[in-house]
Amino acid sequence: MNLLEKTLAEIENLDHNMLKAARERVDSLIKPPTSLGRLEDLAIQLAGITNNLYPVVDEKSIIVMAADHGVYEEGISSNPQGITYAQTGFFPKGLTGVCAIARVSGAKIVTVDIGVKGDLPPDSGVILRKIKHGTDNLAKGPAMTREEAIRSLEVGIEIAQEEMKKGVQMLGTGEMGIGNTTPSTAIVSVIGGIDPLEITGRGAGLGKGGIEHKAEVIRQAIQVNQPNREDGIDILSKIGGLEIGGMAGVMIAGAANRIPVIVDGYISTAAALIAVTIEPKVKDYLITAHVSAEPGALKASELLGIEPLVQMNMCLGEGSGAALVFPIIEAACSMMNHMATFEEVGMKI
Ligand SMILES: O=C(O)c1ccc[n+]([C@@H]2O[C@H](COP(=O)([O-])O)[C@@H](O)[C@H]2O)c1
Ligand SMILES: Cc1cc2nc[nH]c2cc1C
Repeated sequence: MNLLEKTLAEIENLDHNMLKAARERVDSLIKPPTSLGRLEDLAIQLAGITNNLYPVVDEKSIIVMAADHGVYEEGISSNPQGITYAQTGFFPKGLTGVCAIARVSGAKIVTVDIGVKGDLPPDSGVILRKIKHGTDNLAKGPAMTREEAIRSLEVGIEIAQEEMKKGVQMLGTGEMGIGNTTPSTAIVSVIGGIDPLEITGRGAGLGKGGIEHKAEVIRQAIQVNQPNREDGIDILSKIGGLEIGGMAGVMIAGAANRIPVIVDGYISTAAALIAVTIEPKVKDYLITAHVSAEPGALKASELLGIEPLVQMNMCLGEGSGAALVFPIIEAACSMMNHMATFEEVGMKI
C-alpha cells in the first residue's frame, strides 16, 4: 500500500454520538437557542472532527503550495510566469498578503516548492519538494502522469504530517502559481458538468477578450484529455496542477488525523473537489473560508456542498482567506470551552 492509500484508509466518519453530545452542550449554554448562528455549527463540527467536546485549535499553519503551469504558453494569464518563482521566495520573508493576515492570529506559514519552474536557493526558507518544473500544457495532453499526480498528493500528506507532528491543530491551504485559475476552472467544469465559459474569470488580472480565449483553452483541454469525472486522480493528472494535488493531499492528511482543514479561495476549492472525489469522507473535515471574487467560486463551493464563512471580495489566493477566518473558528472553540451552561449558573428560562 502506498502512502496515499494508507492515509485514505485511515479516514473515519465523524462519530454521531460526539456530534449529538456537542449539539446538547451548545443548546445548554447560557444564550437563546441558535443565537450564535454558524458559530454553533462550527463548534459541533470541530467537536466531531477532534472527537473532543472541548476542542482547541490554537496551533495553526497555512501550507502554501507553489507551482507553475505548462498551459501558461497558451496566453491564459496576464502576469509574467516568473512571478511564481519571485513571489514564492517572499513567503518565508513574511512579505506577502497571507503573511500579513496570518500575523493577526499567529498562524505559521509553511511554503513548499512542489513544481516551480526554476530552482529556489536551498537557504530560501522554502521547503523543496519539486516533482517537476511545472506541469505540461494541459491544452495539448495530460498536465502530468498519474504517478506524478499521486506523488503531488503524497507531498501534501507528508508536509501536513510534519506539521501535525510539531503539534499543529488546524491547517489552512494556500497556493501560488501563475496560470492556476485555468486548471482550477477546468476541474470545476468537469466535476460540475459546466461549460467553461460560464465560470471562467480574470484570475489575477486578465482582460475581457482574454477571458473568452481562456475559456476556449479550457474547453480544448477537456476535449483533448477526456478526464473521468468519477476519478479524482485522473482529473488531477490530466487537467490539474501540482499545487492543487499538494493541497488536496493536505486535506486528506488532515482528515486522516482528525484535524480541521480550512480551504482558502477558488484554487483551494478546486483542490477540495479533487480530495472529496477521491474520498468523500474528507468533506466532514473541511471548512471553507470565503467566496472568492472569481466567478466560478460560488459554483465550486456549491458543488463541494460546504457554505463558505465570509464573502470579502478577495481573490488573492496564497491562503489569505483561510488566515482571515482562523479567529472565527477559534471563537467557536472558545464558546465550547468557556461559556457556562444554564445548569452551572442555576438559571432557568
Ligand atoms: O484563490 C483565489 O480565489 C484566486 C483567484 C484568482 C487568482 N488567484 C491567484 O492568482 C494566481 C492565478 O491567476 P492566473 O490569472 O494567473 O490564473 C495564483 O497565484 C493565485 O494564487 C487566486
Ligand atoms: C503579485 C502577485 C501575487 C500573488 N499572490 C498570489 N497570486 C499572485 C499573483 C500576483 C501577480
